[in-house]
Amino acid sequence: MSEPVIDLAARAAESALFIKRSVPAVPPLALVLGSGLNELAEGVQDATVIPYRDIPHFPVPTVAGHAGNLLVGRIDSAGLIVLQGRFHYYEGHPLEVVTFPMRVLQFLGVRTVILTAATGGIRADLRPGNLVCLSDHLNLIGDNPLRGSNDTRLGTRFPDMTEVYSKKLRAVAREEGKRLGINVIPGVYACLPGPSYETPAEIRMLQALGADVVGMSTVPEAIVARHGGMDVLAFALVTNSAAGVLGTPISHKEVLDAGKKATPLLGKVLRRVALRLSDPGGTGLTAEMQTFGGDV
Ligand SMILES: O=P(O)(O)O[C@H]1O[C@H](CO)[C@@H](O)[C@H]1O
Ligand code: HPA
Repeated sequence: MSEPVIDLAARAAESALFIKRSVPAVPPLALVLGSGLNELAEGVQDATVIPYRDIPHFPVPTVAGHAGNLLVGRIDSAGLIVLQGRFHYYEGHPLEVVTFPMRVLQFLGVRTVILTAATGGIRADLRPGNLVCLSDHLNLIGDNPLRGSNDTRLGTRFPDMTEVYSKKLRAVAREEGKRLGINVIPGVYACLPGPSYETPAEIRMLQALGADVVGMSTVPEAIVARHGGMDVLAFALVTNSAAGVLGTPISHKEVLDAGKKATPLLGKVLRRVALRLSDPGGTGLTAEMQTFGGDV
């Protein structure tokens, strides 16, 4: 007998219920770890680790550098959910599956999602190890995770995308980076379907379109998170110079190694941002940041 077909909202609700029953409490903040950034999860204290394969309806990652665990724990006083590994369009999943974890977070009552990703640096001044905070994106996948009939329980038919990446949260990230002596650089992320890396001509095209970094993830998740009413902050770690910028070949090993190397730096910023977000009224900006908020 074939499985009954259940809708996306029902599936996400079932996944969320399983997670809720596995942990003492569900924090309102979630972090998604990109390629090579798995080890950031090691900084999570008192973690309950739930393998994705145990969560009803959850997909399982197929890409090296994406462990496939959901953790619920804390960084000092900040409770958070960590998604150790994500799903990509190039793995063959429809975007509804790629973004399913965002729907589960929505049903868990998460308010803020922090996305992280490994990226190629397009802008000439960007170097491996630089930390970019997304100010905007270009969805060049040629698909949209909200395609198909709209379920109003999940969000509106035509969600606004004028501020996908919360200006206020970006300012917090910049401010905490500054306190730590880490330059958190604003930039535009171009999302391509992959899995082949770009050609130099494609990178020149992306540069002309206004992109600063390039990758194969993040954007579908950000669109769905906004559709679901969550605030989004996204960090793109520059793991390599984009194709043709230096003329050197790109490999996933280089991406993973650069991610691993930058884990302590990103960890410091994430810790500070998580503490600010968990502090009631903690996203409030200092006078210095209020005057500076516009360019982040
Ligand atoms: O975006 P994340 O998952 O960090 O991974 C990036 O790194 C992989 C390519 O090396 C691609 O999956 C690209 O999107
Ligand atoms: O250069 C890149 N291009 C696309 N995706 C990436 N992910 C890490 N580096 C890259």
